[in-house]
Amino acid sequence: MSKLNPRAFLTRVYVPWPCHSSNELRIPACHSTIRIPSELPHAHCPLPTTATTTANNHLYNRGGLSVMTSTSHSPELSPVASRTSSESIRSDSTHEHSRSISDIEETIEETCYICDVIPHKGRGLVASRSLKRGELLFTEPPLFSFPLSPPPNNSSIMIALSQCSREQQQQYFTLANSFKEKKEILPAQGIFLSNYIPYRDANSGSGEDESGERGGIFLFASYFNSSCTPNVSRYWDASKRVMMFRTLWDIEDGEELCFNYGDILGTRADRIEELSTERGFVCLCEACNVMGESIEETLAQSDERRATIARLYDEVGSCGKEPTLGLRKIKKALRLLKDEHLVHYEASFCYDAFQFCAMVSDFVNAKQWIRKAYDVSVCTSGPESESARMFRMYLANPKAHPLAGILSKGVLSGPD
Ligand SMILES: C[S@@+](CC[C@H](N)C(=O)[O-])C[C@H]1O[C@@H](n2cnc3c(N)ncnc32)[C@H](O)[C@@H]1O
Repeated sequence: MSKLNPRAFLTRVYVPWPCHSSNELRIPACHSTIRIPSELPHAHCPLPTTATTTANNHLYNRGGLSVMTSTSHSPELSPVASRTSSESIRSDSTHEHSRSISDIEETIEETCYICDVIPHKGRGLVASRSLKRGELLFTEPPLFSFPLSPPPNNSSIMIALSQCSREQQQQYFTLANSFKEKKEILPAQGIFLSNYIPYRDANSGSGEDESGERGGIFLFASYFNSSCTPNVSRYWDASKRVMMFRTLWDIEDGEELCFNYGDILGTRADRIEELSTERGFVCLCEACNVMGESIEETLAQSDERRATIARLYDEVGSCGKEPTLGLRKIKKALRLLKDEHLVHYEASFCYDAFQFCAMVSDFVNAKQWIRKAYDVSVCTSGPESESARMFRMYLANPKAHPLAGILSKGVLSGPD
């Protein structure tokens, strides 16, 4: 039997990562964040390290093209003329094999389109047909990306833009800028701050950028608005160097598609504060801008549920020696997630439940939990994501988990 201390080793996997892709594990018991040891790449890494199949590259833009071809107000940036000077200037930007919006359109099937008028939010992406849970909407490489701490300044962004095609430059300058009123934030930077999508790129962590945390500009995905009850997940495929966007549940034709820009487990006030400070707008998603009767009561109940899920998430991490208690907390958290219509964290909690069952050698229930974790992670991150591959491995052999059999034998329970 292994001598591992369960309190210290209960591992957590965020699926999908609420704000970022990550190859990090938190160990709540000691409130620390560690890099995954290289010896355990399969056991604990939620990011893919090998090629991921992205068979369906669905994307369709029904209404947005006029936007793209409108007169550009971009500063004059000649991609060819400026190349020599920009090459001599050190830039932290990373250019990928990015495509323009029209390039993407050519490779897609119809899943969504840019709608010019979304109430309270400007333009946005909308489903162009009914979509199944876990369906791949599209994949997109970044136009360019920068480390986020510190965020890039205007001139770094202009240098990165100078290496893009004129069409891409024009498209960049038609993206939203929520910082227009702030005179100290120049247009290129305001647009970056309004549209970047954060991700963690294990391959780029070097020098100043050790965390590998970057913000990328994805021209088409810049039309996703934010929701604190997101129906889309995003997943950085590090091997293909593309962001993948998937539906989190069945979606009807015409429904808006949103992911979350910020933390979804904060209270409404916290969420509004975060987006207003970091993204320059007041969130008016359906979770923050509740309509109808008993608004105050509805908002208070939602705040309470989200705060409880966050608290339970931490507490479960400290239940390594009390699997029965840990499982009770997990079931409560899963009920609250369902009430809040949140998919984030579901696979993480199911994986925790799997670990508790495996610890007491209850492999029947362990299998049920890991099957559920696998099912959710396929939906959020795809079948070839690192988390899905790890869960698949434990589904085939739950005894392979390092915590298996670490506690006295017992019988817990499976998912409700
Ligand atoms: C990445 S862009 C999304 C596309 C944008 N709506 C447009 O018209 O191009 C981000 C901007 O959309 C708006 N937005 C996104 N989510 C929002 C939300 N939940 N509530 C209000 N405005 C939102 C804000 O103006 C924000 O700066």
